[in-house]
This record gives sequence, structure tokens and C-alpha cells, in this order.
Amino acid sequence: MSIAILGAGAFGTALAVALAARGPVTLWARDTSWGRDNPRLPGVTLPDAIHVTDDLGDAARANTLLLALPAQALGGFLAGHAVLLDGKRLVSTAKGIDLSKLTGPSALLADACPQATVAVLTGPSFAADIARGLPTALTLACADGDAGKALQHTLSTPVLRLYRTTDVTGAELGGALKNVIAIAAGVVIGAGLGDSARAAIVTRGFAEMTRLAARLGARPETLTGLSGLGDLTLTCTSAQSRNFRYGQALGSEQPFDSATTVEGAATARAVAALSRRLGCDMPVAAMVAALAEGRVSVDNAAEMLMTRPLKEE
Ligand SMILES: NC(=O)c1ccc[n+]([C@@H]2O[C@H](COP(=O)([O-])OP(=O)(O)OC[C@H]3O[C@@H](n4cnc5c(N)ncnc54)[C@H](O)[C@@H]3O)[C@@H](O)[C@H]2O)c1
Ligand SMILES: O=P(O)(O)OC[C@H](O)CO
Repeated sequence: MSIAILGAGAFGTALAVALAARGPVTLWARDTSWGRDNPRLPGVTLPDAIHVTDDLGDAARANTLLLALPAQALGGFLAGHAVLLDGKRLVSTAKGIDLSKLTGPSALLADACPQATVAVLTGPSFAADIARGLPTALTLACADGDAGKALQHTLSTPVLRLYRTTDVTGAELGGALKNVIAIAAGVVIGAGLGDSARAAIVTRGFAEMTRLAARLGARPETLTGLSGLGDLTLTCTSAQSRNFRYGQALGSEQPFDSATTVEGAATARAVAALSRRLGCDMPVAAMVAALAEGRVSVDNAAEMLMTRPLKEE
């Protein structure tokens, strides 16, 4: 099985390094001027088994293509290149909800490439950890059980352990929504509101993650698995997380580098729109969207969440 990774950001590059332990991998980037040392993944020199190219036609000759692009870039990329990708095994690593279509990456792929086998790779995993060969467990979600099993075997290594599910909706929503809650957790810590408040926002955030996922047809056990609770735990507790750090900057009114990929900010806006459409209460996500757009202050956001009507858990 030939494998290519489309997108040489931190995660695409780390996956290439991990999979190169099993055999040749092609890594496609728009700009390859960095040679064998990608500034998106500092301290890692690419092994020889990785063929780096800026020729998408060359990369798309592989039969398994991992799309490691940010969620808000995926739709535009597919609009330009779907014809090269259709009929392949396509695996998205994006953790977000597309703002214009209000869908996850699997629907974008299926719409653009109707003959493709579509899957999602998600779960708790920092690119730097994967590139260092640290043990990591992920979820491979594919609606076609047999195709999912084949992909699980193609993409697992001795240190990259993939579990599989057919619940693509649940897996991709877990990955998208945890980024929103991680921003909220970062805000709490950045604003000095304390660890107890962080535990509260993560738990209530998880409640609304499961509520929205259920409304969209996800299975509850998927949300308590690696792709949901697992990734929520990682992202809300580690300063390695860009979403968490962005939240910390918001909470402490510090500047944040706008070139950093922070999937949860756009996804919070998408979730706010979805929650209005579905009549599904998502107060933490709504507050993250308002904070990211500068519509409320941190003090007001905390007060609004704490003074909502009292209710059962
Ligand atoms: N970094 C991680 O630890 C990690 C872990 C798991 C999942 N993810 C997810 O993987 C996705 C990618 O994240 P990342 O960390 O690699 O981001 P990144 O910011 O490091 O890299 C994004 C890459 O996408 C490229 N890109 C952007 N728009 C493009 C376009 N239209 N066409 C071609 N290339 C384009 C950029 O040039 C860049 O190389 C995100 O959804 C993220 O949530 C990241
Ligand atoms: O750095 P973040 O916040 O994008 O998180 C990276 C991964 O999604 C963690 O699983």
C-alpha cells in the first residue's frame, strides 16, 4: 500500500516520520524550500524513507492519502484538487467544523470525492510526541468496517496504536469540539480562575460535546473514547496545545501569534451556528465564540456562565 501525506504542517510531518518506520512515504507541501528540516516541527530531520515533493500529481499517485490540512483550509483545497483524489482512500486528520458548510471533514471529502473511501484519524496526539516515537493511541473512523480495518493495519506502527470505529460522526465531532473546550480551559487558567474552575468547565464542556454529538447521530461511547474524552483530557491540561495556549492568552489579555493554527476558534463559531439551527444548548462554546470575537470580556463570560438558571446535572 503506498501512502502519501498531503500537508506538511506539524502533524503531517510527524505522521510521515512515524509511518516511514514501516516503509516509503511521500510528503506533499506547497513549499518544500525547507529541505529535510521542517520549521513547523523543529528539531526533527526527515528520515530518507520520506520523499518530499511539491508536485501534487506525484503525491496523489499513492492509493492512501492522508490529508493533514487545517479544517478551514480543507474545503478550498478540495475545490481545487478533488479530481486528483477521487477514488482513493482518503483519511483526514483535521479537527474542526467547516464554517461555511457547518460539516466535519468527512462530509467535505465525501461531497468532493464521491468515489473515494473516506476516513478520519483523530485522538490525543501531539505532533512532537509522535515525531519523537513516543507511544500514542488514536482512533481511525471509517463508515465501511472492512475498509476501516484495512486502514487500521496500514497506519498502525509499534508506537502508533490505532483503534477503529465506524462512528465517523462521533469521532470527528470529538476532535473538533475538544478544541473549543480547550480554549475555554485555557481562558480559565489564563485569567487565574483556578484548577477547580477548569475542572468545572471541562466537565460541563464535555456534557455539551456529548449533547451536540448525540443530536447529530453520534454514538455516546465514541465520545467517551480516545477521540472525545481522551483528546479533551490531553488538550485541556497541556501547554503543548495551541488551543489551550490561545485560551490562556485570551484569559490573560496577552497577544497571540495569529499564524498559529487554532482550530477551536473558528469551530466555536460553527458550533454556535449549529446550536442555533438545532436548538441545542451549547453555552461554553457560545462563550468561546464571543470571547474569540471580542464580544464579551472574560469577567462577563465567567459571570454569565455562573449565573445561568440552576439545573440538574
Ligand atoms: N499539531 C498537532 O499536534 C496535531 C495533532 C493532531 C491533529 N492535528 C490536526 O491536524 C490538522 C493540521 O494541523 P497541523 O498541526 O499540521 O497545522 P500546521 O499549522 O502545523 O500546518 C498546517 C499546514 O497546512 C498547510 N496548508 C494550509 N492551507 C493549505 C492549503 N490550502 N493547501 C495546501 N496546504 C495548506 C500549511 O502550509 C501548513 O503546512 C489540524 O486540523 C489539527 O487540529 C494536529
Ligand atoms: O495543539 P492543538 O491544540 O491543536 O492540539 C493538538 C492535538 O489535537 C492534540 O490531540
